Amino acid sequence: MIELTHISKIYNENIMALSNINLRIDKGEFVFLVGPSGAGKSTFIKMMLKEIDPTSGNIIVNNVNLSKLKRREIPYYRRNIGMVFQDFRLIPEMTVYENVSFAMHVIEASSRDIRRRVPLVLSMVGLSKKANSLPGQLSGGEQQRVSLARAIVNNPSVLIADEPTGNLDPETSRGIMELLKDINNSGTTVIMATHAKDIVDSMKKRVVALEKGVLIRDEQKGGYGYED
Ligand SMILES: Nc1ncnc2c1ncn2[C@@H]1O[C@H](COP(=O)(O)OP(=O)(O)OP(=O)(O)O)[C@@H](O)[C@H]1O
Repeated sequence: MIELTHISKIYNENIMALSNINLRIDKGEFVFLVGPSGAGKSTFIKMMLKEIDPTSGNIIVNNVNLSKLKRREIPYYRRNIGMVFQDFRLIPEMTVYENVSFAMHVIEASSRDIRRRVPLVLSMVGLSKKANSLPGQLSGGEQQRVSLARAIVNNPSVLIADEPTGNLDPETSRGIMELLKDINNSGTTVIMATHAKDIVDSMKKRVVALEKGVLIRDEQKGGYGYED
């Protein structure tokens, strides 16, 4: 469970990026985070990863109070959160298999677990045949599927996707959304920041809308609510 209480973030120059946000996301939910550019979505995501701290308020993720987390505990906390970005952020010199297995090496998983888990996750995202390809040899949609495989290989309880379809055409985007749905159906909480109106409107999931740092809408089975 994720709980934000009275979260505000003021950057230098008195920019109020988030203003008194109260939000609870239960385990296994699928939540779209929407809002115009500058609304505070990236600030929200950075806070969830504890890349930045709120100016005030509390964030609790799976019983961990982020403000009480010690610096040396942050890497362990982050293992719980898979991250997917608009620009994939794969390591270009590593094959698909290596990009995914690297995430397991980092957390010091055993070679045996890695050999068992990586092929499984690659088959989940439909990329078994591309295991030995380099990212540069893949389409955008395939690269995003590698990035999804990497994000879930360590079984995080939360997956945060920041504009995961931003660089993809509509049909490829639908494939990525199907995968996100599968991941969510297996019990992972999914939070997806997006400007993709069609996707939000068709999925009928919870929609949390921010505007100028204020949470202005929180709807179950919501719609995008903006024109573009
Ligand atoms: N490091 C920073 N220092 C000062 N102001 C910042 C910083 N980061 C973000 N801001 C400001 O905080 C506000 C919220 O920005 P944020 O990046 O969270 O919005 P966003 O909803 O993610 O936008 P986008 O959809 O364009 O990614 C904006 O006014 C932005 O200019």
